[in-house]
Amino acid sequence: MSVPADAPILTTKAMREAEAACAIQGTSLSELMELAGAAVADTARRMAAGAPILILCGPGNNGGDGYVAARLLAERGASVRVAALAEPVTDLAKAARAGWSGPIEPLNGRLAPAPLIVDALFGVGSSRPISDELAVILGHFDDRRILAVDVPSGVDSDGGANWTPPLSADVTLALGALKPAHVLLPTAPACGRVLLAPIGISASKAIGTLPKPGTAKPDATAHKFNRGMVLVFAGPMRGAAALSAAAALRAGAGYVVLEGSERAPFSAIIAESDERFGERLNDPRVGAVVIGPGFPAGDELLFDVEAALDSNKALVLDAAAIDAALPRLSETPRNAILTPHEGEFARAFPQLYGSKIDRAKAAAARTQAVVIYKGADTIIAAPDGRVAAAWPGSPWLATAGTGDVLAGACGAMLARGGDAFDAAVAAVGWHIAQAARIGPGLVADDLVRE
Ligand SMILES: NC(=O)C1=CN([C@@H]2O[C@H](COP(=O)(O)OP(=O)(O)OC[C@H]3O[C@@H](n4cnc5c(N)ncnc54)[C@H](O)[C@@H]3O)[C@@H](O)[C@H]2O)[C@@H](O)CC1
Ligand SMILES: Nc1ncnc2c1ncn2[C@@H]1O[C@H](COP(=O)(O)OP(=O)(O)O)[C@@H](O)[C@H]1O
Ligand SMILES: [K+]
Repeated sequence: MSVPADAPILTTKAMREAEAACAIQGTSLSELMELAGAAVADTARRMAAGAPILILCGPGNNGGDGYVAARLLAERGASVRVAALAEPVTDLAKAARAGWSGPIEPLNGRLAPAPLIVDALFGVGSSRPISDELAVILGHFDDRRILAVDVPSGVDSDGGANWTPPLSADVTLALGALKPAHVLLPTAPACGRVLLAPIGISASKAIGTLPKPGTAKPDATAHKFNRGMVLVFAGPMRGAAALSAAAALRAGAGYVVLEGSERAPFSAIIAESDERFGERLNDPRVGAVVIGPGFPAGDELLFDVEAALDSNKALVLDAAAIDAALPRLSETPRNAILTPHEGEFARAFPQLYGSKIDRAKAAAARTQAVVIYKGADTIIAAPDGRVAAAWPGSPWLATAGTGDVLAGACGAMLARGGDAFDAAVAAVGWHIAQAARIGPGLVADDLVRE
């Protein structure tokens, strides 16, 4: 499973707007469909490697792409058959259907399979889950190689509804831009390897996949303080804050102080009693404060969070510190990153609806902070509407303490100064890259080792 790096993601509404903009600039929808069909044909040819191909066409323009691909494959001498669910209903699909001169088989339980199945039944126009009857028919093909056109049929491409497609794809060819369903659960795993066919649509990158992680090489003139000084507050569970402090240092901070703990994870980290925390918060060299890892809700946490908020420092707020800060967060604009997992998000933002992207955006707008809504399908959202999707991440991160490591990495990236969204994106990218490097057997401590 993979998605292209730094690729745009468009909702259906944004996709329709981009199509309309294309038409105004002189590229007609039928030209777009021709480009889409050609991209499908190319991918199918590579996947089939000479074996027969069966294209399943739906009634809308997703089916239209299928008919165009069939025509182009046949012109190039491929062995290709077409089966249709229903007659085309859009003008574009009707024209594409008219261009296919071969037979059209009915899509029913007696349809013979082929080594490669191209799923061109429904794309971004899916308006409901696939019927049980059709799901049973498609189930006959699930041992074949599957190429899904745009999205696997039967998903809500905006990712709001949790429909699972009956046919999981080996490869999904996203047309023009990725769609939320490619990067959100439960649909992302059913997309397999996602490829992007640009087809000439100019898509805004306000929502996109993670960029390739950059090299964190310090500037030639760097010194420890301008690489970022991070203050990590330890709560009663010292190990969590120790992981955050170690991660901050490993992710590139020049100087890390662990407040309220005697247990420094590295000799290079200053561990000191929390009596000095007021003084540290006044230190202009401190670029970011991390609070929340291993720090359950209570008066002590509230007191420390209040002090951190009063200091106007850039903040990373994790776990219970998110709830503690919530009432005051939008008061003063500040650089802040919140790192809730599913349970923490639901507790802090109970009244939000829509896809995970919609909810992360709403939480960021409400708090005026960058939100890293964690999970296998981590979403990073900024108050100004920017969103980055981290799918597929690394499943080796599904182990205790990795969230504490992420919070520390956020501290390191934030302490360098600059934009909190960019810092969050860099931290999530670093976290995944570390996990990918280690792989099997990973425990959270490994993420911060050499
Ligand atoms: N957006 C673009 O710029 C382009 C879009 N193209 C294709 O057009 C697709 C969108 O086409 P459409 O908007 O026509 O929509 P779709 O082709 O995705 O499907 C809509 C049709 O399927 C029916 N339908 C939806 N869900 C169903 C269900 N569960 N069971 C039975 N019938 C169902 C609807 O009633 C409608 O007739 C894209 O996904 C893409 O493949 C391409 O042709 C190229 C350009
Ligand atoms: N299946 C998965 N694939 C990718 N990343 C995952 C997966 N499961 C968890 N993660 C990541 O691991 C981290 C776990 O954080 P969290 O739930 O706060 O754990 P903890 O509190 O034990 O530190 C998050 O960054 C999350 O996005
Ligand atoms: K499809």
